[in-house]
Amino acid sequence: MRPVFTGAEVRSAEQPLLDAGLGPELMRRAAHGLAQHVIEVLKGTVSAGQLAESRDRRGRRRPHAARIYGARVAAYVGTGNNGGDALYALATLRRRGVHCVALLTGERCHAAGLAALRSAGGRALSISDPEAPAVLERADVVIDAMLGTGSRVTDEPRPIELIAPAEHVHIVACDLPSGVDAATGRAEPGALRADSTVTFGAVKCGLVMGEGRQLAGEVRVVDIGLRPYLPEARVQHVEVHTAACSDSAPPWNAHKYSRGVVGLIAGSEQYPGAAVLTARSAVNAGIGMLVACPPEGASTVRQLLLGALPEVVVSEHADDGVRERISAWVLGPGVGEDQRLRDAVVQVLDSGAPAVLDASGLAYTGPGAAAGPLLLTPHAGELTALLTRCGEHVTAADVAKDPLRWTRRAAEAYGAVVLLKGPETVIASPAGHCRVVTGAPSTLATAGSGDVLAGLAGAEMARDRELVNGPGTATDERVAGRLMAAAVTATVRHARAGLALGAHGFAASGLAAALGAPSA
Ligand SMILES: NC(=O)C1=CN([C@@H]2O[C@H](COP(=O)(O)OP(=O)(O)OC[C@H]3O[C@@H](n4cnc5c(N)ncnc54)[C@H](O)[C@@H]3O)[C@@H](O)[C@H]2O)[C@@H](O)CC1
Ligand SMILES: Nc1ncnc2c1ncn2[C@@H]1O[C@H](COP(=O)(O)OP(=O)(O)O)[C@@H](O)[C@H]1O
Repeated sequence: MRPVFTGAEVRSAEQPLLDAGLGPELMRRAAHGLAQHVIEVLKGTVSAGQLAESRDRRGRRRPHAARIYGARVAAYVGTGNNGGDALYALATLRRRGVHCVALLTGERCHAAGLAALRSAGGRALSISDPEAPAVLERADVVIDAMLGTGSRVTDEPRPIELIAPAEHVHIVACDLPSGVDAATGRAEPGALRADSTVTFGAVKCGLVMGEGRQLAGEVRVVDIGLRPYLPEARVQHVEVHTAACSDSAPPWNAHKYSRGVVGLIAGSEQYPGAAVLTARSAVNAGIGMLVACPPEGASTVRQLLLGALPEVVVSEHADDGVRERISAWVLGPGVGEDQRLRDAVVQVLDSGAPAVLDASGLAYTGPGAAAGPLLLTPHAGELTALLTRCGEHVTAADVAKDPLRWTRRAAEAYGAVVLLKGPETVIASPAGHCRVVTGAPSTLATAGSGDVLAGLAGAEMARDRELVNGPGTATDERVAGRLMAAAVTATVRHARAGLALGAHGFAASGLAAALGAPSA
């Protein structure tokens, strides 16, 4: 997990250093890191401009230094400190023999930075100078330093009107791509897509969320000495490809009840398939037993389940002894509006047993403290319904603009950990601690894939003995931490199973089946 911060948190961390007169020193460190990164890009670039020719005319390989000396770097330089960072970086690059041109996007710019660039032999032009397009055309690397962490993206668009460099040019964003909101990842129209972003002090939320993540490319953090001044991170970033996911075998003395028993209330006459998807996923996730609890006489769901998964135990009566074995519940996928299912879901929720509440079942809970450890797993549409019930009138589009804010709000209102599904998965506790999981494939966006996630999450919760045996709700930080860990693991396993199935796409039943494969 990697801590991420809002732009405001990073600016507050900088404040004591600025007050102590260390502003120029911070800028020097940032500029040094930026220049170093550009040098690495120039050394490694094979496709850009003159760098494509990495051998001399006699066919001898050019030493790396030759690729830096004579290379061309341009920068869009805005009026603030972000532009100042780039001006100092250009000055450093100029001293290494790089042709450097600053393209000034405003009426003014960081005066000392400009003086440093000029005294190193670099040039500055207005972005509207007739020569600017040719400068961009010839550049090997372009630095985007028009706007930094100060940008707040609102519903009133303020387009970024920059001349785009040629296709082959490597774009390096300075701190974050111009026009990206550092807190939410929303971007102004016209924001440039960077190949890499050199960010200063800490990773900003806007680099791992929404359009910001798409525009940032590879993110490199430069340490400028802010760590002692940063608050405790409230948001942790988890990348699916690199996440640590323990895959240990059950202990030697395991038995089916000690490995976790998942109780399931899912599927209805309207949506019977949801029960099978959720059950298959939980069973394949590696639990001791799955106990499905359809209402008495719900023959379609019962037959479909047993036909697909003979290992499932069906319990039709609340007083069946086997229900006492249930460690965690998955409630809601495909329950639709069946009154008996609704009653059954509400009964489990009121009992305070650990539970995942998903899909149609989300309609059966209201704001207020949950009775036990509860994980809610809405998509954006379902989250808006949850929020409406606690007096927040937002649309799915509003949620997409600031998913951290709205997921936190729901977690606080329902006293539960909330997992918001979508291109990034945002998981929040009632106290406002968050995990953002990125790197899931968009092939997961297929009907029933959420049911598979719910089954996985229930399995992870059922396996966690502390969660199952310990008292408390998500308003207790310890319980919230365990729920969030189960939610993260389920999300990562879900995404990895999707990745293993390839880019073409798959059915949710294939995804649930893949969880049982040796590699999953
Ligand atoms: N095989 C099955 O039997 C399946 C049954 N399912 C059941 O079908 C019910 C209906 O599911 P739906 O999700 O289609 O509809 P919903 O009625 O749950 O969706 C509510 C609203 O949210 C919007 N919405 C859906 N996904 C969104 C997203 N990712 N971002 C923003 N808005 C979004 C929809 O357009 C709709 O306006 C679920 O409650 C579930 O119980 C689904 O889980 C899919 C598989
Ligand atoms: N664009 C996307 N990129 C990555 N994952 C996605 C994307 N869209 C949806 N997902 C994931 O796919 C799953 C869809 O779940 P859900 O919306 O509940 O669908 P359903 O109700 O049909 O099962 C979630 O795990 C969600 O995070």
